Amino acid sequence: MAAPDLPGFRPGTVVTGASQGGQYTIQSLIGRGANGNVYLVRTASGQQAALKAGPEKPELKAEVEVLAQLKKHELENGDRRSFLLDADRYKTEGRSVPFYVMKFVRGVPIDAYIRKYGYRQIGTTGLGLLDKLSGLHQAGFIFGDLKPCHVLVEESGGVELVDYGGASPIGANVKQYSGWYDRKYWNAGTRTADPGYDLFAFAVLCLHVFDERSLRRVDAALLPQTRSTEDLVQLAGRITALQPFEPWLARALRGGFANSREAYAQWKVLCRLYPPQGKKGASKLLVVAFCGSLLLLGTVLYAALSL
Ligand SMILES: Nc1ncnc2c1ncn2[C@@H]1O[C@H](COP(=O)(O)OP(=O)(O)OP(=O)(O)O)[C@@H](O)[C@H]1O
Repeated sequence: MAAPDLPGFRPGTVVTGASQGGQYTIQSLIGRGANGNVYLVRTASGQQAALKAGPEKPELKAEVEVLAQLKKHELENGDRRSFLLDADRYKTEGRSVPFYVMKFVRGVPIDAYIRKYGYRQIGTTGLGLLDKLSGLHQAGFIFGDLKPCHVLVEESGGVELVDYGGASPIGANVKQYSGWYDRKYWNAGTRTADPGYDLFAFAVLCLHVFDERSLRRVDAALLPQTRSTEDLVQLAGRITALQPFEPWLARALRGGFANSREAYAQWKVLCRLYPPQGKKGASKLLVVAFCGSLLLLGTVLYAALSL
């Protein structure tokens, strides 16, 4: 949904922060979210970053607060690669437009990444995602609206969460959720923000990415009051490609993890049983096959010419 009454920044516009003086040159529009537009920008030091600017709304302010808390937590833990780079206001044409700047994630949604590189990538990308969720939980928030388009995976396999608009403080009500990913939709628990809410959504994300058709079928066969955790657990047991992670998924769906660190550690153990097929390995195989075909073609041509 496009943000209303938002001045569209044109490429070349220099957005200058009124209090901290950060300067960001707009390169292009990446996308429009409910709380603002996201632009690809170049910082004064020449780095690419993503800038989100929106109308004066408490939702955008809340997003910045979550990211600021996360950054504080990361700095306390010695991690200097924060997602949030700046937050300020831009004064233009008599208006003051709030914006924040974050790491630009050159990635694709997790479902597209897994389709491209193969189902075995779920091990490492899942671990990266659990690590991000765990960091957020330790900072006192849950992500809430977890779904594939909010999980971007870079070519290197690095995982980032984007759109913190649904993040809620632990103990509060979950403020933004989406159908299948919502624990309450399946009568599997409340909409009170606790780490288990995100872990449940992570498990559903796996089912969705690996077998959307069966998930749809399970959903269609049930009435709202008869939907249950066990329907999802049974589905997890039927998806062959997810078999190594089935005990983890069943536990997450049943709300059985004490916290996300424990969930991360368990996933890591199962990953060892399910090593990803190297992306490089696959391309090496293609090169060998290509060279082999060239050699064969050369031999056939040589044989034909010598006759
Ligand atoms: N840091 C980032 N790096 C790269 N792309 C990003 C980044 N943040 C957001 N995006 C992309 O910008 C677009 C808009 O994102 P945004 O988070 O504002 O909203 P949304 O998730 O699309 O929608 P809504 O806010 O309505 O749920 C999406 O396509 C998203 O993938």
